[in-house]
Amino acid sequence: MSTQNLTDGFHALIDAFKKNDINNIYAVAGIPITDVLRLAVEREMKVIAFRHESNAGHAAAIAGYLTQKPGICMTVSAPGMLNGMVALANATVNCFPMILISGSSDRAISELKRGDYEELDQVNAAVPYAKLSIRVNRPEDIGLAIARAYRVAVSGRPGGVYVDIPGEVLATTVDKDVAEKSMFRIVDPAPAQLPGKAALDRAIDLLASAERPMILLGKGAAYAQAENEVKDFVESNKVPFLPMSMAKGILPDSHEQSAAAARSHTIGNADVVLLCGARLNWLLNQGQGPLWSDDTKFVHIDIEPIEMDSNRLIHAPLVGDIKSTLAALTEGLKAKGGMKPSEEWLNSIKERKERNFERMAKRLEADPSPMNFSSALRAVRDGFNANPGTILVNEGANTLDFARSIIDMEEPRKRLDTGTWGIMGIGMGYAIGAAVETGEAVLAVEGDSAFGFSGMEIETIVRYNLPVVTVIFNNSGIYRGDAPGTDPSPTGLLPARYDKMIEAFGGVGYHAEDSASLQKAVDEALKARKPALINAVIDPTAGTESGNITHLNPQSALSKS
Ligand SMILES: Nc1ncnc2c1ncn2[C@@H]1O[C@H](COP(=O)(O)OP(=O)(O)O)[C@@H](O)[C@H]1O
Ligand SMILES: Cc1ncc(Cc2csc(CCOP(=O)(O)OP(=O)(O)O)c2C)c(N)n1
Ligand SMILES: [Mg+2]
Repeated sequence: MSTQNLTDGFHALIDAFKKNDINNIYAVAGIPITDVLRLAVEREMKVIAFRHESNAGHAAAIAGYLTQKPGICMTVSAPGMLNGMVALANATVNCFPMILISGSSDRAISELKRGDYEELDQVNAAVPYAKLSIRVNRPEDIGLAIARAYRVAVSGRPGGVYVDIPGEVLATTVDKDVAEKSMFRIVDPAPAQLPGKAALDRAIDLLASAERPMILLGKGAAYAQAENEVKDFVESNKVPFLPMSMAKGILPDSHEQSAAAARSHTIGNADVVLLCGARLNWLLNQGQGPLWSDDTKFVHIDIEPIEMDSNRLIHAPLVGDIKSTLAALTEGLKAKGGMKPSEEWLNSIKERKERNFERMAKRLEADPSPMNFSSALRAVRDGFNANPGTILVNEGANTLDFARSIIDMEEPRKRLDTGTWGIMGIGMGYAIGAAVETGEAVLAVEGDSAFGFSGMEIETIVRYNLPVVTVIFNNSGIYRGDAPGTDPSPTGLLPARYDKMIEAFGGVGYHAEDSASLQKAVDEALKARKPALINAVIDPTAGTESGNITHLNPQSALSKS
């Protein structure tokens, strides 16, 4: 047969991406996907080649969160695929749409367990962590597989999908017309989903009756790009709002109706809470006392039906997409004259906010040497605020907890952090994914231990000349540093000069031992829009074990006796 009218799996995969406007691939090259990546570059796709598959996967996951299109991570077989699985699982847990595509070994050999190169049952390995795990066995099925993976990743509760492509499928030829017929552009993969009228009326009645209401915004509302609907709901009903970490900025933290600075009071005393793209999981004490009151009634908007009653009775469940459902709630409430939070309730929040603002201001006045978390973060905050539009990536323990309350966000989807799992290692992957997908400058505020999980990607950042500035909060340890002259403890780290690391790759390194030089370095580096790394020296004694979640450490009863 002449090859004129033939194509193959390599080309069919690129065609399938292009058919559905997928233009970026985050990957680590190797057998059997290297030539797919080369072909993708030839066909003018953007391929970002990483040093470790976990980081490529995190970049793909955050690309999905930021764009509502599934991010694509490609890896080699077996160990490469397993490295990518951390990110696939984290994407599914965080409800970020991504597709992990891994090459795999020869089916004829591996199905008989005859010991092929990188032999592994990858499809089954992915099942527990993905919404869907499928294998392609013929090049003419690649179009269907990618279309199906796309829809599953973004429809309903977004998450991770695994697609397995054996090397021989990539190499197999197929008639061009047959392959072309197998390609299609999917229609409306994440359709609007409205709750029924009875559910809406029930929720509207409950919200309209509330004297001490609050809306709790989760990263689902940020992912849904529902900032306009949130603004209309919050402002037309004068209701206080509380943003979870990655929901910060859906409405500006400076908004007068933000209750963030009075979190415990607002949660503990609200009579009706509207959960909007947020789960009552460990981050919210599973909705239990003493933080929450047993008397609180819940309205819950979520696209996932079985999320309702996960931890508390939901008095008015609203199963639907946030944008459509919030708009319908606002319209219905306007028709009833809107919500009527009591002046007493609003004043009680205002008073606590003012008191806590004063406390925070006092904490931020101090300027010790060496820097502590608060003084360093005040400097970073001021450098960050001088560069509007910058995306903030944040991980660590103390570095995460202090930054969440000190660095305010004014725009949605600009704070990307450890999320639902509290996972370390998302830093450089998220920073790269955010810079590639948005073109914005990125400031990654990293604990020195957290940075270590993905730090080799500094070379990737320099290689692609990305506008990523990494600030390492160097307290020489996980949570804190070791006492001078002692042997290394399980949580100790060297007081290393990480700034020399980026210089080794050709990037710009800064070493900051005081807050003034730290603020100057952050501002200068962000304005330069070049890869930079700032080594910020933090007092090794300043940290708290596990930051705000010390209580999650198991305590032996013996140790108490
Ligand atoms: N478009 C959407 N409409 C409705 N719910 C959504 C949408 N996208 C995601 N979700 C839901 O948002 C929730 C996000 O919860 P979570 O990740 O716990 O947020 P947070 O950690 O900020 O509280 C998930 O339960 C998910 O099903
Ligand atoms: C994949 C994974 N492995 C380990 C851990 C456990 C952990 C939680 S926080 C943290 C690092 C804290 O040290 P860091 O220096 O980053 O921050 P700071 O408090 O400012 O000193 C670890 C190792 C998690 N969450 N995920
Ligand atoms: Mg540290």
